[in-house]
Amino acid sequence: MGDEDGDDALVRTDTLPALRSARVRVKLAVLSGPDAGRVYPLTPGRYRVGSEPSADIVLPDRAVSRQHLLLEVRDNLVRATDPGSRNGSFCEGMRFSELEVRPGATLTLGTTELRLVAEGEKSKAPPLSTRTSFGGLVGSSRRMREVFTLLERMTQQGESDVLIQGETGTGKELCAEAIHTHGSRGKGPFVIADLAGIPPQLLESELFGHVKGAFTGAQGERAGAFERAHGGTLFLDEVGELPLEVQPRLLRVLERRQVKRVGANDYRTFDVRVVAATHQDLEGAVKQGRFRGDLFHRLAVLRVVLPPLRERPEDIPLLIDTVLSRLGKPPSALSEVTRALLTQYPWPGNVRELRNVVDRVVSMGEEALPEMPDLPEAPPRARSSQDEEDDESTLSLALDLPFKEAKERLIEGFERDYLRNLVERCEGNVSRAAREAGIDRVYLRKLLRKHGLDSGGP
Ligand SMILES: Nc1ncnc2c1ncn2[C@@H]1O[C@H](COP(=O)(O)OP(=O)(O)OP(=O)(O)O)[C@@H](O)[C@H]1O
Repeated sequence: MGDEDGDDALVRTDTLPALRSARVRVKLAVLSGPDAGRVYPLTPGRYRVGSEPSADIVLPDRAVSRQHLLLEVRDNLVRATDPGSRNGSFCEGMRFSELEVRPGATLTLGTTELRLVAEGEKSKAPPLSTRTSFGGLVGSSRRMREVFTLLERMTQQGESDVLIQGETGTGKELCAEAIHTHGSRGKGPFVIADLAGIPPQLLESELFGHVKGAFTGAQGERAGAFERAHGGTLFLDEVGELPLEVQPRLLRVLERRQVKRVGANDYRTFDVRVVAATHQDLEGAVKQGRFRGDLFHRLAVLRVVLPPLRERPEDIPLLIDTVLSRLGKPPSALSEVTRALLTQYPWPGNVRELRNVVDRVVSMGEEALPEMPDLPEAPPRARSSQDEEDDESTLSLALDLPFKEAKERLIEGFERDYLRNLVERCEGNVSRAAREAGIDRVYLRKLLRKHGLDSGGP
């Protein structure tokens, strides 16, 4: 829900005059954002936080919704509720819709960081994790270190269920494994249920189990994924694919922490941490009625959002080295030129795609790199000021390299830009393009193939 259409979602609640005069126990300190440095004393009552001028705590931050958060203060305990802000609310990097916040916690709304400070305590930002890996996840960017800070907390404190969101190939499964192995259940089972891969008619029996004869083909009794994960973690992958009709049953199971096998009458208790993942916009699915809101909130008690690789290109060198070492190759297996090229792609398939490309370059040799058929190429487009910035970065990158590599790099870049423009101008007609460029058609085809621009046209 955006703030434009969510005006009714947050109703102003009158403050409680008797309690307002109570002794101040907590303060809300603005750590970063346009209003950094401000401190709000919080006496018991309810506070509307947002960018609209009539909010109780006004945050003049363009990324903050007009009615972004509701804080309900009782002594030094604060309940924070996000009524559906556009950009979401985060606590220690974890997205939440409702949360009990204790002094010391940091909330992030848009670009503003707020810290709940107990009386007498000085406000300071929590330290960002210094790790460059967590379980199998690797990354040194600020975004990934925020994820690691969050995972450290999730695995050291509490056992709440977790929802992991992120595009395909961003490491959701690795993240679920890391939550399992680093938490107190690490010695228990880690069971994966890929909800997209189970035929709909078998979903309930896969998840909840069945008794003998429950349906045709049920020749024996079988425990479902929840029971098999007892004492450990159940990873519900692609939870957004769960059919609507099965969703109420999953919700009941999650709330009761008990499961009834298909065809059985008795309930079995299980002790499982549920970690669900999806690449879908589940909030959007809830709005469209494809996913139940109550189930979404139940799954998303804690939330991790894995950033796509294009938003953290500084992680690419470390990821390349990680992939190389997993392949048993030294960092020198890829030249600086190849690395420079790899950091410039947008990686729609994220780390999985990067892994596949590095794997292919290692086995086929670097000469093969530009000819890789599925290297992501930006579609031809009009030149913009961004292109000029890109040119500048290409140049400064090339100037740092040894002469031969720098020359090779610049020629590659020139060829790619020239060919993209040519193909666009000639609407993909290779004969015409060869004429216009004044080069041989066979040679042009070879060049187009080399840059992945060959569409197989005339
Ligand atoms: N941060 C990372 N560090 C190291 N390897 C990673 C990272 N993220 C992903 N990978 C690697 O990328 C591949 C895909 O990761 P994973 O299967 O966990 O992604 P996913 O988000 O679950 O993908 P999908 O949504 O398509 O199932 C794996 O080989 C994994 O090891």
